[in-house]
Amino acid sequence: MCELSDVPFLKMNGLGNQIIVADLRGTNARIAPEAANAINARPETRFDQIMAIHDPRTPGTINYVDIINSDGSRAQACGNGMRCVVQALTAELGRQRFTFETIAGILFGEEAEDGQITVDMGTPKFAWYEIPLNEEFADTRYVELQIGPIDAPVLHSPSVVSMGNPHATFWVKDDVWSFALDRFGPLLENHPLFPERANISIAQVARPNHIVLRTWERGAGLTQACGTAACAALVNGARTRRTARKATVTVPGGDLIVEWLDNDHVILTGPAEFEWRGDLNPTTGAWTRSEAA
Ligand SMILES: N[C@@H](CCC[C@H](N)C(=O)O)C(=O)O
Repeated sequence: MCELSDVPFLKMNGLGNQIIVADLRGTNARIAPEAANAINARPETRFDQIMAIHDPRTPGTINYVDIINSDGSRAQACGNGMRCVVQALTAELGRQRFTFETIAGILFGEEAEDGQITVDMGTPKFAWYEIPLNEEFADTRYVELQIGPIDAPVLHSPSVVSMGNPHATFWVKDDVWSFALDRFGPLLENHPLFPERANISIAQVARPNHIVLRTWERGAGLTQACGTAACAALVNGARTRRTARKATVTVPGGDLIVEWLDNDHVILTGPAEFEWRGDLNPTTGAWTRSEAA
């Protein structure tokens, strides 16, 4: 049975966003939530997302990519993880441009000669029911949501957007590190306003072309980098007239470049890094380390 065979995986990272790329091509296996939890319980394989590469489902795409958070839930999009997948396939296949499919749809990725990887993350969605929110808002540039004392909120009025997955960007003037995101993150992620939970970011606009960002990821917690959150911050920044349509987004793990093109597509550029290789059982989460990648 395919489900019981071990499959190769690569431990990688995208600016410190901990990614496992699992090769499920040629099998009918799927990463079970319990397997994801078992893999994540071991310090050596602690991850933010597993990017499971499957055989293609749609002509014209190279692979279907299933995205699994460390709590076992599925995500529609993962910018840093897609860069890792592009790098893994470039190394394996010797080509640099790929068209993928995820639950959210078709997307493109490309590795440049300098090793930087660009992913077209598709188009942002702003309607309240597309994000989705549990309450109707005509304008999602600022929604009523706050944390802290009612008359002196610590964080309030986020801009919300779907980048395939739900994001809330809280704008702050102070240093993003002065906020207890580890405390507020879980409360906001699970706030009743978000029926599918949400990724929660704190953003400081240093200059119109420079955003400083920290993110509490849905299903993964505090991360060193979140690509879709960087895209959400740029798009929300541009539509609230805080930023230009292209900016460097500095996250704890380093710098990402995000551009919102006139054709409405959002382009994310940054690095990806191999760490080591192993084999894992997608049903049980048991794994062994093989050679360094
Ligand atoms: N690390 C990601 C986002 C992964 C998915 C997210 N946690 C969700 O559940 O929506 C990125 O780089 O975009």
